[in-house]
Amino acid sequence: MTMHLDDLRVRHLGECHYDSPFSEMLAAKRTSPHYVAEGDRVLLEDTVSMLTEHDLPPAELPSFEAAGPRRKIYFDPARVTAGVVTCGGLCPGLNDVIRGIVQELTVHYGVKRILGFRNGLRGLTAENCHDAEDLTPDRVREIHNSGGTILGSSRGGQDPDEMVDSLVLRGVNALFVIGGDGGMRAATNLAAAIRRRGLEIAVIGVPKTIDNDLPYTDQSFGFQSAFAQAANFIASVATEAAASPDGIGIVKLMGRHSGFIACYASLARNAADVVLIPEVPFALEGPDGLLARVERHVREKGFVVIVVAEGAGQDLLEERGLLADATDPSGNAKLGDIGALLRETITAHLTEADLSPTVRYIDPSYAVRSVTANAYDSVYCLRLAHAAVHAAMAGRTETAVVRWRRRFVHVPMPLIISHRNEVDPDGDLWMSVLEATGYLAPTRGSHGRSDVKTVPHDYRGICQLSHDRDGGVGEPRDVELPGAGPVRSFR
Ligand SMILES: Nc1ncnc2c1ncn2[C@@H]1O[C@H](COP(=O)(O)OP(=O)(O)OP(=O)(O)O)[C@@H](O)[C@H]1O
Ligand SMILES: O=P(O)(O)OC[C@H]1O[C@](O)(CO)[C@@H](O)[C@@H]1O
Ligand SMILES: [Mg+2]
Repeated sequence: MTMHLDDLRVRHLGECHYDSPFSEMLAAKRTSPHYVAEGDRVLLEDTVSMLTEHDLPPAELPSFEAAGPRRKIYFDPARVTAGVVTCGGLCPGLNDVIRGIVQELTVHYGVKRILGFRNGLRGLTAENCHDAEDLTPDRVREIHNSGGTILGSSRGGQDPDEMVDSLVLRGVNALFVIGGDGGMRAATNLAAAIRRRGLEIAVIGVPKTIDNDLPYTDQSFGFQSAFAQAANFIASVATEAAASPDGIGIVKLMGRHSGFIACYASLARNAADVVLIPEVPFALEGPDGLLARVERHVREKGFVVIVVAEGAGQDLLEERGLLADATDPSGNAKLGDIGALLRETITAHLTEADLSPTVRYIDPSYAVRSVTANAYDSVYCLRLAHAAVHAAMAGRTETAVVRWRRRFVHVPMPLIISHRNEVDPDGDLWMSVLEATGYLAPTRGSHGRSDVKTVPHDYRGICQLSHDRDGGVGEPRDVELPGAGPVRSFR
């Protein structure tokens, strides 16, 4: 779908008449590779061909409003009561965002009252809105040193008008919603209800999810911390599998219907032989099926490491009547256990082939998302928090603050929930995964390039360090790459 400049404009509550505490500092600021001046915009696309296709003058190209402090603001800080809420699954960095919002509002804008609504948007119902806690710099000083969210989170739907009534009752005129696609959907509905009622309440979204399944952002915060943690589990399983006769290492990773955690965690540790993601269907049976590939691997190398995203292979589960038609309280489909299906079918297949599989299976599940933010995400969360506060104080609403092509920008909330961000089977990330594993994810000819020569893991070689049984690095040996000259590889 071609985006136009008007599709990317965010809503303003009105003119900004109050002097910003930043106006003096901003006076001399100009756009540079490291700063986008007020009024300038950040291009949606970043290649010559994509920009040329629009055949438009630069000022009319689709672009985002830059985030950041303004010279003039919409709200009188002395009359702002802010609200903060965290929704959906836990994610590293939630407390960092809360802390950043409270500090920025208090220290730089002098806002005196910030309410933390408890347990997700449930905290905004008439029944619960009085349970909100006062958020102060003292209260949040250390919270970034622990995972989760001090406010609690939840799933399940709430009535937008009831939540708006709560905001009015509590006097909130700037609400920060930290959530995933569900939370952004709720924030969009909230902003629409506020607009219908002609109220001056800014609703700013800080997109959050370990799944990285939100579009129009480089990455959702918490994703890097989550996949870094997931990579540790891949390393453990790889060590176990390599040390076991006919070792089968399987790690099932979160990510719902997107395979980003599986891809990045696999690339980070570079120990996976096969990566299975929801976006690339695969077959179990047949000469090109997963079972045949696993058997070949075990026979050639002695073990195999498989990383499977929890949303992969749901079609296989459905075919076997193993997929319950169930949803969680927010309406998210309940996933079938692809890890269990792999464990069972691989064990049966290898036993049938007169091998003696030793299965090492880890499903780290919540251990991947309950960690504290790593240094990267801590910084990212703090800067998103600053951008969120600047946006609200400047009277933006129905707006998400994101990093886009390394710049912080404002995205209209309806865009953030317009579709799911998925791994593109024809994109460079999946290509990197195929290159790193040396195998194509066994496909049914839908995605992936089954005609491309698959380079068996052991021979993908050039300076490839592969751990042999005792976990050491074996002697270098020359190996013949099919269709290429001898290259040095390590066994
Ligand atoms: N379709 C929807 N319409 C309106 N509100 C929704 C919708 N889906 C979810 N919400 C609201 O957003 C909250 C969080 O949604 P959900 O449980 O799907 O998690 P999320 O925000 O997507 O985060 P994550 O994906 O990281 O778990 C829900 O508790 C509910 O209040
Ligand atoms: O928190 P719940 O309801 O167990 O849901 C788990 C889901 O939440 C997420 O962690 C975030 O959406 C998904 O990766 C995972 O499938
Ligand atoms: Mg979600």
